Amino acid sequence: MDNLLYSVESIRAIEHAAAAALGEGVLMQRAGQAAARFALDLLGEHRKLPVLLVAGPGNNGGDALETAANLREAGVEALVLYLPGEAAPSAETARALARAQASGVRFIDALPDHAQLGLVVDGLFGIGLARQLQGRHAELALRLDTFGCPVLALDVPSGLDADTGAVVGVNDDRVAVSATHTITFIGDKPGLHTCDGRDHAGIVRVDDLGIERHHFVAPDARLNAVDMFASDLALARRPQNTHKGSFGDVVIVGGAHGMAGAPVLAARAALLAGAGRVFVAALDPGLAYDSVHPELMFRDAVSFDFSGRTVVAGPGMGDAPAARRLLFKVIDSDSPLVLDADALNQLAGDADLQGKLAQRKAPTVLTPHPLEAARLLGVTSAVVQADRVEAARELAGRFDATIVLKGSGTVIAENEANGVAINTTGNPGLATAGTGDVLSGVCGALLTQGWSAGTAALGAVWMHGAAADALVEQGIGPIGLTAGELPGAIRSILNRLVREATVR
Ligand SMILES: NC(=O)C1=CN([C@@H]2O[C@H](COP(=O)(O)OP(=O)(O)OC[C@H]3O[C@@H](n4cnc5c(N)ncnc54)[C@H](O)[C@@H]3O)[C@@H](O)[C@H]2O)[C@@H](O)CC1
Ligand SMILES: [K+]
Repeated sequence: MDNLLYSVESIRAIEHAAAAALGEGVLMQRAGQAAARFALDLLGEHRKLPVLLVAGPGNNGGDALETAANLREAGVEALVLYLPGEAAPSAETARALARAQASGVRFIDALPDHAQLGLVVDGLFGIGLARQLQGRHAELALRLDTFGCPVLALDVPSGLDADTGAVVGVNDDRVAVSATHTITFIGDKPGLHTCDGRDHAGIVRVDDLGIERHHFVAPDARLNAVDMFASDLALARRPQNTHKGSFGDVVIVGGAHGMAGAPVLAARAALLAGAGRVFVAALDPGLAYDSVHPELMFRDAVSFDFSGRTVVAGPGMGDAPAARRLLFKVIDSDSPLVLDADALNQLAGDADLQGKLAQRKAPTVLTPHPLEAARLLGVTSAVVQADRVEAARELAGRFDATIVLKGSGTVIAENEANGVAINTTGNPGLATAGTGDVLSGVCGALLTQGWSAGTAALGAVWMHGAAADALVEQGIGPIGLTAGELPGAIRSILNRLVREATVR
């Protein structure tokens, strides 16, 4: 599988094992070769334009020096801005420096003004980043993307935490390189795909530096991919001899007075994602009919019988005592359950509800955005965003549930062996009202069709993002994409994936 993610600690362990077998310096040489190959691809027809490489004090700088020498030997003009540290460089970086000097690379003292460049290569810092970028490093990091050409980051965009995807630092002037492309070495890293990672890393290419598999340790997380829910897709093929009762019921619990839109969006999404029957159990008895989808059935929430049905609680639910009583009832039931929005806020402030939730045996998925996750953990959303993977893991453990921590690079965490996945689909078009309601509805629909909590979360998140990507392809967004446009696109994607799925 090529979707494995490794923490810095794991990468160091693999490097250590491989370096012992291969000898010092071999991995850096291979990194320099792989980066130069990628650089030449990115240059394309512009090989006559100079490439600017910024090399920092550590081995990430050594990679840049190796890359520069390789580019020079391939006939490309290489300008190197080398910023050694106070300590002597490692032996392999010293060798890379000597090689670059011998190869005819041009060393410069400052960024060129108004230069026309073919490519900029960021080799300031990699996984050894220890603190916030400051002074000259910060200045450089901010200027690397101002030359009107692609920016290739080596291993990790400098300033970004490879584990968390947060730009390192505590104050508002935290800085990291914004790359168009990143070539990352040995294995892929969680921080390139979540939080600030997607904005700073651009397109990620992984090069394993030819390290043999037996040197690898177990991955720390995975990128969400169709493979991860393919077994349920294959089972979702519909036999001829079926009826609406074969595909389960979803009931959306919410819709307090003045908040009709949220449950309706969730219900439409559940319907189009294949639930056999969809109910809206509304707190506001005035909610009676959806003219776009008259298939939806509206019921009074208080008298509704939830047994044998999958429940999605929270959209437009409000915080009235009646909502709390309903929440207690559904958490205490045997129904597969998705908790979203107001249900999560109620849960955050209520130890009894939390206790009941942790005791549930039926499949349970919580879909918080960072602020909801923060309330559940009793921290600020800045703390959640500083380590999204850890926050999702912590919630999964605390509530013994599957967690979907929304945001750029949605994190899906399970409290079992399957661990953590980071989603790769989706775009800023999803940052608009109602998209969370749609996600919870899709998740409910997959649960009621027999998917496990983990695969329902992985599948719903992947398809939800892929639907937004497909809509953007068609010119519908990211600006102005509406949540109501997602369910139709999700339906197309689900049907395509089911058609393509092979029974294993
Ligand atoms: N780990 C591996 O397996 C391999 C690593 N390679 C490269 O080596 C990199 C790791 O090398 P290093 O461990 O030397 O780490 P880095 O090159 O990322 O940087 C560490 C150096 O920067 C200094 N430093 C850290 N943060 C700073 C800051 N904010 N301001 C100023 N100075 C700061 C440290 O004191 C240290 O001197 C990887 O990212 C990769 O690019 C490759 O050569 C191939 C193999
Ligand atoms: K870098």
